[in-house]
Amino acid sequence: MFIEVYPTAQSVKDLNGKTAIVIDVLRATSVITTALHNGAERVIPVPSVEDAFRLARDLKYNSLLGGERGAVKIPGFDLGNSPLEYKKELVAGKTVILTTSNGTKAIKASESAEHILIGCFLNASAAAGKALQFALSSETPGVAVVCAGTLGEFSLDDAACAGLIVDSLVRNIERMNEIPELSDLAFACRDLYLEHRHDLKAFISHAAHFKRLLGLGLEKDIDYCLQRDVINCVPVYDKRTPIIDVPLITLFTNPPF
Ligand SMILES: O=C(O)[C@H](CS(=O)(=O)O)OP(=O)(O)O
Repeated sequence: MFIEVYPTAQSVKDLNGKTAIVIDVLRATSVITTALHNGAERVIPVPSVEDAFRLARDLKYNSLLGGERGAVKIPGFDLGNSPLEYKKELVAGKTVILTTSNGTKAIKASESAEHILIGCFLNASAAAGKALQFALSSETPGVAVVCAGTLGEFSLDDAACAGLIVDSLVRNIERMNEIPELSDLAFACRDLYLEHRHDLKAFISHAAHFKRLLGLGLEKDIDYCLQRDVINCVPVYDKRTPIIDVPLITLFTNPPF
């Protein structure tokens, strides 16, 4: 089983037939995972603010607009890009239309994969387990871990999370007496994570994205997003929804453990 890591949304190649896990720890995939865990019906990632407003107008669902530009809530939107805002009482039963600077672009960039899962520290092991199930039943049994990065640049937070997910994949594959094959970057991310797993926040504090969020007074968001394996559910991006003509993310309801 071949496991590879892409460092940014912009670096993603043809993922044809593979299973992808898209990561944007700070903060889009942490938001998506939290919103669905807290009962949102679906999350629809869209590229632009205009698309978000148009969709909210056209949809028959009870929807909320969420997202950011420059890490700040968009004027006229209901919610920003803080996972802490996506509380049960606000999101349960709702459709969240989400547009962010990096995460929603990384999801779009991964559309050539057969299966697209949403991962972050919060659900890392569940995402790895589910990805392996999908990959094993696919004709092309590879897993591509797609880091969103930050504004086209490599980001330490995503790389560390990719490392945790790669480590979880490797352990699962070895348990099946199979030999995992890692790309150079998958190997490096795993090594990076294992080296820094006991001081994750100190390590990630070197990331430009961490510093920007800290400067905006968002340390609580960072602390929340760095929690490991506290959510046992896996959002799945569905390109072929029969309900509306836009791809959407729902919860995979059969977690692997
Ligand atoms: O809100 C965030 O954390 C970022 C915005 S930015 O990169 O700091 O401008 O968006 P995301 O798409 O969640 O990485």
